[in-house]
Amino acid sequence: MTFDIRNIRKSFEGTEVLKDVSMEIGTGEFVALLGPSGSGKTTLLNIVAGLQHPDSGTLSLDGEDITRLSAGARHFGMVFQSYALFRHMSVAENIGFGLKVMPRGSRPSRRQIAARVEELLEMIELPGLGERYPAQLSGGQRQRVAMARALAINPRLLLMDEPFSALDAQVRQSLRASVRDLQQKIGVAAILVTHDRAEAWALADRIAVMGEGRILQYDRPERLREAPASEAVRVLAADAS
Ligand SMILES: Nc1ncnc2c1ncn2[C@@H]1O[C@H](COP(=O)(O)OP(=O)(O)OP(=O)(O)O)[C@@H](O)[C@H]1O
Repeated sequence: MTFDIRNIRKSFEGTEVLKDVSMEIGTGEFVALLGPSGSGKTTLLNIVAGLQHPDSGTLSLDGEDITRLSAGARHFGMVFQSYALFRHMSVAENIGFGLKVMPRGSRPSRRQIAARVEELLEMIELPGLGERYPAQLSGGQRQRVAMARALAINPRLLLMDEPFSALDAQVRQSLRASVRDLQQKIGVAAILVTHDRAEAWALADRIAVMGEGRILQYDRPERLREAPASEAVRVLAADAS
């Protein structure tokens, strides 16, 4: 799998917030978009998700141009704050949701959905909690369920926007480890938006350091430290551990 982001530009009301952004993501790769508030991370992720449209540039997955595909047709998994769990659905219904709404031709049977939900509950280490409702879970458990919901459809790409930011430090640490673990087990490539450099360093195979709508450097964490391309990256990498 190769996901290619090519020459993406996006303006809001005459202000360019993405200025010719290009990067590529390989099979099973975990990539972090790291940068200060307003640097364009969320806009880029929304464009990748199909929730916003670029003014110019292309997105392609294994050579297929997906720039104009709808969000649903992209078949990506999303863990965004704005996609909270459905409160009126049980944990199991939440996890199975993406499978249940598939078009009839590709939709798995009820039994298959139930089996997949059970498998994911095991993976997120919440077996037996399928009948609970989101309100009966801790914040960390809810995020695990959100992750399972995103992964249930076997997404072609997993997109996460600050998925840990509302959690306390200890829960965040343990969730980080399990997200990385799950992502590797499933083998799906992932893009994580974060402004937390420790998080980017702990999780990512490669980090795209963003500043003012551009990618300042896109490299392995150790390379960012050893060979920063600019003073801004050097300062950022020196502080991260
Ligand atoms: N719908 C919009 N209309 C107008 N301006 C917008 C819109 N969405 C984003 N912007 C502007 O685009 C710039 C980039 O925003 P974006 O949310 O992508 O940054 P970010 O790096 O994700 O920041 P944060 O970490 O605070 O979420 C900001 O200056 C923001 O004010």
